[in-house]
Amino acid sequence: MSAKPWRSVLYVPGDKPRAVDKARTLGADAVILDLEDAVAPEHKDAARENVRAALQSRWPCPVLVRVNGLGTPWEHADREMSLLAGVDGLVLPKVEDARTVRELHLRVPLWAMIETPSGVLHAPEIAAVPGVAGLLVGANDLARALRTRPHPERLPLLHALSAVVLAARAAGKVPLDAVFNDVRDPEGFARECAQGRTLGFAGKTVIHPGQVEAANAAFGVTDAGAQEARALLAAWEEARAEGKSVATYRGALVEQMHVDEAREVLDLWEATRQDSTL
Ligand SMILES: CC(C)(COP(=O)(O)OP(=O)(O)OC[C@H]1O[C@@H](n2cnc3c(N)ncnc32)[C@H](O)[C@@H]1OP(=O)(O)O)[C@@H](O)C(=O)NCCC(=O)NCCSC(=O)C[C@H](O)C(=O)O
Ligand SMILES: [Mg+2]
Repeated sequence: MSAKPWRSVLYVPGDKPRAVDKARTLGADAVILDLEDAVAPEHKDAARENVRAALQSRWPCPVLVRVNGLGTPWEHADREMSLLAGVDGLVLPKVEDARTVRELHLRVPLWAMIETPSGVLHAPEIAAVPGVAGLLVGANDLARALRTRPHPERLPLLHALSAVVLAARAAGKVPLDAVFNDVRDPEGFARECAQGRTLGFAGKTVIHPGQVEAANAAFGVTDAGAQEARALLAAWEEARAEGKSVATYRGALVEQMHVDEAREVLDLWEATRQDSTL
């Protein structure tokens, strides 16, 4: 089995056809064509037509569309266009509760953005709705709503970040970390990716071509990591063949959950092998 990777998920403004074209070539695990906050109101209709055209052609990765939020003048047209054009999933911004998501009855996977205090508090019910594929943190909106101040280690948002991971993982859905705004700060970006991975996110939403490779590396598996996983599995199989219930590998206890984790690591490695030498 090969796991679907979500290491890097690239937002592309729907009203920038050049950037949309470039997005096909950047090695992101998925792309979000954005009709919401990256597009000014006067460009919404043109952006929707660009996105419609972009969805007609083949992509090397899943393509999602972030539609405008419920209650906006563009919401309905965005959704209809995306569904008719064959989108792989919809990203719904500012999801506040499970009821609104349930009532959409979509026929494609829905990715819910958690970026309001209410969204964080209702994240477990939102994640549990059938058809919801994952949760994405919108840290800019959330920071604004919470009146937090910027902090290099995202201290004021840690509770919300972990709440999103917890909700998504409890429901078997994919948690995606927030964007990092400063596209000229690769060190800061790498630090935030490492933090996101440590917190349990499956990948990071990114906003610039220069962030894709670092996100793929941070949330991916190196050849050395795959080799470690194989060695742990071998130690486990040897112990089991000797009738033991647990094993040790490099002096540390190995139980079933470590075996499951090692298999997951190998699945991700397998799914992303072309760039696993990073
Ligand atoms: C952040 C940017 C505005 C920076 O733009 P710019 O200074 O023009 O970038 P570069 O000159 O370095 O661009 C170099 C080339 O790369 C292409 N490019 C840039 N960004 C993208 C992209 N996202 N996808 C694909 N290609 C991209 C440029 O076209 C240049 O190509 P070329 O001309 O061929 O050399 C800009 O990066 C940008 O607009 N990024 C996306 C912003 C966005 O989508 N925002 C909305 C999502 S994030 C959000 O809403 C947050 C969330 O909701 C929350 O609440 O937190
Ligand atoms: Mg937002």
